Amino acid sequence: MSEPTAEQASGGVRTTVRGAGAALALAWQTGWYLPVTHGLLVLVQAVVPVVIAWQTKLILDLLVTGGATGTLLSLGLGLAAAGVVAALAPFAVQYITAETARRVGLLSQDRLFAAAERFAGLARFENPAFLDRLRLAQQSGGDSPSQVVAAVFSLAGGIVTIAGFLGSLLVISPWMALFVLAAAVPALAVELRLSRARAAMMWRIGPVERREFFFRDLLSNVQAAKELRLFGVGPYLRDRMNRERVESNAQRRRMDQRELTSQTLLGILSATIAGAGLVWAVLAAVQGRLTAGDLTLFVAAVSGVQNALVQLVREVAMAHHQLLMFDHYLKVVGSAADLTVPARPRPVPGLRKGIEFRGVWFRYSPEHPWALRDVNLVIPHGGSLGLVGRNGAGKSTLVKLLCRMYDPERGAVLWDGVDLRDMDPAELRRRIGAVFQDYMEYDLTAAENIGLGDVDVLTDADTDDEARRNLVRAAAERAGAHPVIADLPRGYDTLLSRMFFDMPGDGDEGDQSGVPLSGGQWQRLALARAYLRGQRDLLILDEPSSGLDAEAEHEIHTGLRAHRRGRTSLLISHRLGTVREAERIAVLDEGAVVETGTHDELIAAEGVYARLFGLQARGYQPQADAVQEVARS
Ligand SMILES: Nc1ncnc2c1ncn2[C@@H]1O[C@H](COP(=O)(O)OP(=O)(O)OP(=O)(O)O)[C@@H](O)[C@H]1O
Repeated sequence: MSEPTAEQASGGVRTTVRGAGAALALAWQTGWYLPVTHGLLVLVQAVVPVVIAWQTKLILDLLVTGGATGTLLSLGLGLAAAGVVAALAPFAVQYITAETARRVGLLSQDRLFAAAERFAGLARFENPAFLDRLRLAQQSGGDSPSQVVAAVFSLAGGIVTIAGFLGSLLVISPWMALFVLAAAVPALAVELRLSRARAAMMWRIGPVERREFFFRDLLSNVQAAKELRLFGVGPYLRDRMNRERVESNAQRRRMDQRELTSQTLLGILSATIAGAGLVWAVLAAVQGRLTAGDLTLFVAAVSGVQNALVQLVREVAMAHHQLLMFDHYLKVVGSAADLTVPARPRPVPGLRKGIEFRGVWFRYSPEHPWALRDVNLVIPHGGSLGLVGRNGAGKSTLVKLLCRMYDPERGAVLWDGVDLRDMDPAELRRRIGAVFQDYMEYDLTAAENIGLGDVDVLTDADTDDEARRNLVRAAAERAGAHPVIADLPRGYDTLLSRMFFDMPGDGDEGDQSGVPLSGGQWQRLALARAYLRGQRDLLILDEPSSGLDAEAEHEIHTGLRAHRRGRTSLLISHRLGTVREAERIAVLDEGAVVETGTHDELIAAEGVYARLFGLQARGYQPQADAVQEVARS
């Protein structure tokens, strides 16, 4: 993903217009009446100062020339009414801005995550640049669009106010308009430059701030806490975090200083021009060329334009920043699909013959080495394939291709002879049950942790609660998780979590506090999730018992053996003793299949498998012999 340069980030009229248009469209979709009311209120707010200035001028002129009391009174009342509007409009605008922010925040968040879900594969989620963008989009998705909308309206309001004052002055004296404009234009030009420079600076410090965020996150992360304490690396990481902050502070400071200098000079320039204009206006009034009302209108216009200008520039700077953030959101939402799903995908019927990897080559990107090289493998229907190999040999990668998280670069993965690329990945995955090596621990109840294995069980309106509970419990029993869950404070309804612990002094929220499980207990829940998916056509077991104690492992594998019988399954494990019963075993080495056969065939072949198996068996042998000797004596 190519990142824009600082210049692109700071400029780009097309990007700005596109972003502003998209933000307004979002606001419109949440209910047209909100942006319309917002726009009308902003218009009223923008016009009121001009109206007040005109009313004041007319009152003064009438007072000097001895105008009719009735006219004066109605002008006074008008002035009072304008004052009321001026006082109340900001509150209404504030409310509407907040309501728009709430609605737009909800809509944009939903769209962002819907877009993330549309990525059917893993490529985007395993790409650090994309993850970075997704995080920024998440951060900005809630607030940016509504702030862009607010800024666009404020900008429009500012322009109306300025145009109103300039137009009024033009009526009295074109020279006056010229004076006010002369004070405003250089300020606007300089402020816009500063705003672009600030946006570019924000883009430059983006990576610095993200690194700081990473260290901040690490220092407060429960998973990191143990190692950080044991290795005593807290101060080191804190120092790294602070150094990033010092770096971003330095850049922000330089920008602030530049702004301070420019704005001071501008202030002097504007004040000088406005002051000269005032002297001229006073002299003109003394000479009778201007009325007292003209003079007050001039004073109001000068300060009105300058205030509106300051506001306008502030809004431009904020909109600029928010648009940059919003651009991440737009890019994520507008990203192309990562996997091609055919317009008319082939159905995924129940497996009848088997799954075949035919000449599969795969690498994560052209810059990465091949993770799979010319892999040819068959998992026959109703049979089990064991997959073994050293770390990094490509076992998990093969599983990712099997679930169509990625497509092969060359060759094909075939389901009963049909290329997975011709199928809808969601349909395919409905046919697969799996326990992954890096299984998830959901901060949800025990029942939900299992129920997520078959979301229909959780959400199907036709399944009553009792039936749902029974299904979940049956899966938990098969995975050996039931006794642990039954002992939890609220059984299957207990919240399992590493995060939502009760805070001392939080009040009586004990029921809501999370209960943490051990690694092996979590693994049993992952297994129960797979069992709940029970009748799937293909069962993938990637290190399903790595965190279990010896007894539990034995028990689980006995259960799994029974479950796998007659089912198509792929079993990956570094513990070769658990793979030996697979009908066929394949050995992967550096992405290539180097051996296949039954356990006995592979042992007889005396290749990689036999060597690895021998190494593991030897580790157990002396102890096993000793145990037998003790038993004999
Ligand atoms: N997302 C990724 N991006 C780039 N390279 C990757 C990615 N995931 C894995 N790899 C690389 O692909 C190769 C195969 O990795 P894989 O995870 O498939 O191995 P494995 O056999 O499952 O290893 P282990 O036994 O350690 O789990 C490795 O060299 C690894 O570094």
